[in-house]
Amino acid sequence: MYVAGPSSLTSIKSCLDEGMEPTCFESSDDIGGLWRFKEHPDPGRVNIYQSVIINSSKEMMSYSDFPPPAHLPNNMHHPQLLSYLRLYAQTFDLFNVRQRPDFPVSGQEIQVFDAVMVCTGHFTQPHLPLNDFPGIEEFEGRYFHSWEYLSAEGLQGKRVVVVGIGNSGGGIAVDASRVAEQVYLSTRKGAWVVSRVGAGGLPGDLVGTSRLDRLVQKLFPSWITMMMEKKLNRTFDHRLYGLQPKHRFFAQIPVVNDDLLGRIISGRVLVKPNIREIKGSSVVWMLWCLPLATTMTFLPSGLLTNGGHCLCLYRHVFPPGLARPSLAVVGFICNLGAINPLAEMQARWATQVFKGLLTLPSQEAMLQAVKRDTSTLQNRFACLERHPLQVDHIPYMDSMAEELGVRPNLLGLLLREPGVGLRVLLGPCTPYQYRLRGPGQWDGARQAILTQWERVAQPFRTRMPPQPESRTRASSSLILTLSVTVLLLTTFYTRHSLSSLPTGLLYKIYSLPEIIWELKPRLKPTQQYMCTGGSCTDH
Ligand SMILES: Cc1cc2nc3c(=O)[nH]c(=O)nc-3n(C[C@H](O)[C@H](O)[C@H](O)COP(=O)(O)OP(=O)(O)OC[C@H]3O[C@@H](n4cnc5c(N)ncnc54)[C@H](O)[C@@H]3O)c2cc1C
Repeated sequence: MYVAGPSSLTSIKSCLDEGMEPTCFESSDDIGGLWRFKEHPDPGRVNIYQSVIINSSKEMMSYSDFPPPAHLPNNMHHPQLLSYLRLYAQTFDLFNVRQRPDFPVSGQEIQVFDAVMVCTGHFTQPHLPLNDFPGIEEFEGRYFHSWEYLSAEGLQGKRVVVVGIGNSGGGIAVDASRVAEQVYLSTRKGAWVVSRVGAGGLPGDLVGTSRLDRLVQKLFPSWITMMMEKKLNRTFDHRLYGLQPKHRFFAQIPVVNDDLLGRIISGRVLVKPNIREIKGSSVVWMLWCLPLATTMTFLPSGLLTNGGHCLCLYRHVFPPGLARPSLAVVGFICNLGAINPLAEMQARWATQVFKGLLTLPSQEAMLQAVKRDTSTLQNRFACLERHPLQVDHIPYMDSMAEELGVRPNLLGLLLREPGVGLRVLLGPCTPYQYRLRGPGQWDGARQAILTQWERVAQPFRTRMPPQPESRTRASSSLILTLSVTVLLLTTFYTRHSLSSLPTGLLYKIYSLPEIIWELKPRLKPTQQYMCTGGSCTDH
């Protein structure tokens, strides 16, 4: 039976698409990987906690030929994400249960394969740097790593220290603070905190993440960073809240959390600096929310470089040192957005390499490329040793897509199908863009792009809001045309002239696509909702 995590599922599908015969080895007893919450975690396996909600929105996290069902919320609770993964596996028949004809004799014996894809997830080992906390050996309270945290059960009335303010640290601090007497959130470096909810109440990762946004960011990196930080500090002053980090906004994955500020302003969570020393048990529980280390003990140790931080993988997939490209690593990657589309792109690329349809460069060229990428990333991202797998979403996807022949042809689209082309340029860079052409082209891709905002709106349609008495309806197409023109002009402005414009005005110009979405006709009213005898139905 094929059972697997999100990266394995898409790898299995890519193999099937290419006519290969995949066999999946999974150490647990069901699909979902990290997203299958376990009351009793498998020993030695990472688990999530009960209240985890995904940071990425469903449209950004979906597989490129499988848009999420419209009714699912935009930022799903983990069981809903698991249901999406199950649906994907069922739809593409990835659950195909088949025994090899020679099963009784082959059993657990050595089997030979033409190629191997490693999709074991990169959150594999807890990192507990106890030596950094003098006095820990005398600590009388309980301490453990966040991967053992399931829920706030047992924390009632306790004083809890959460060490580290990554996404897990922020989430667990909020979760624990609902029952604990007091939660202290200890952070050495601080963090930028962003909401899942963006402009106009839309999912934050769908707004301001288009190809055009990316182009503007590339042309004016410091200006965009400054604007972003100003915007965040207008929502809440990171310095006032004790969260101000040293690093700039795009240098590290931000903390995505909608509740942390509320817990801090109410005093339920107190932000504290790094712990210097632990004396006695003045604190009752300590939870280490530090990055998990990546291990692949079953692979040759030569794959690991830089003291175990950075994997020496060409394009984060192929080890350069092998005689034949028959081993690919999928899903060992992270970015400011969702991982699934990256893993899917890696799997599509790797299977083409396995089949010999794409050729890798020489070993020396691959090693040079790994070196170059590592040094680019070192300049680009802070704390690379903590997040050695970090990449820029659109450039990474585009570079793989280019080789695969599936990168969207923007100019052609704008000329032939401006409706789709404008969405690809100005809209969120959703995964369907990589199914418009080339190998693995999917006929539903256009429709998926045209209807993506419909799927975003659908889960909000739970109540018919009263219509305002009179409303000026701006013409969306006129605004769209105007904003494209202004944005293109802005983009080609020189750095000098831009800096001479007032920041507020620049921000307004730059935010035009967001404003368009806000001016879009309001969500359609819901139908009547009837509740009789304990059950509710749409009418
Ligand atoms: C708290 C938290 C929140 C997150 N939120 C997001 C988010 O919002 N968006 C996002 O994109 N990502 C998020 N992530 C990252 C998340 O890891 C990925 O989305 C996704 O789970 C990666 O899938 P995967 O298949 O690569 O790894 P996993 O989901 O970890 O699956 C790996 C699978 O491999 C199996 N396995 C491991 N070792 C072996 C072995 N030796 N033999 C056989 N089987 C093995 C495991 O049992 C598991 O089923 C989050 C992570 C955490 C911890």
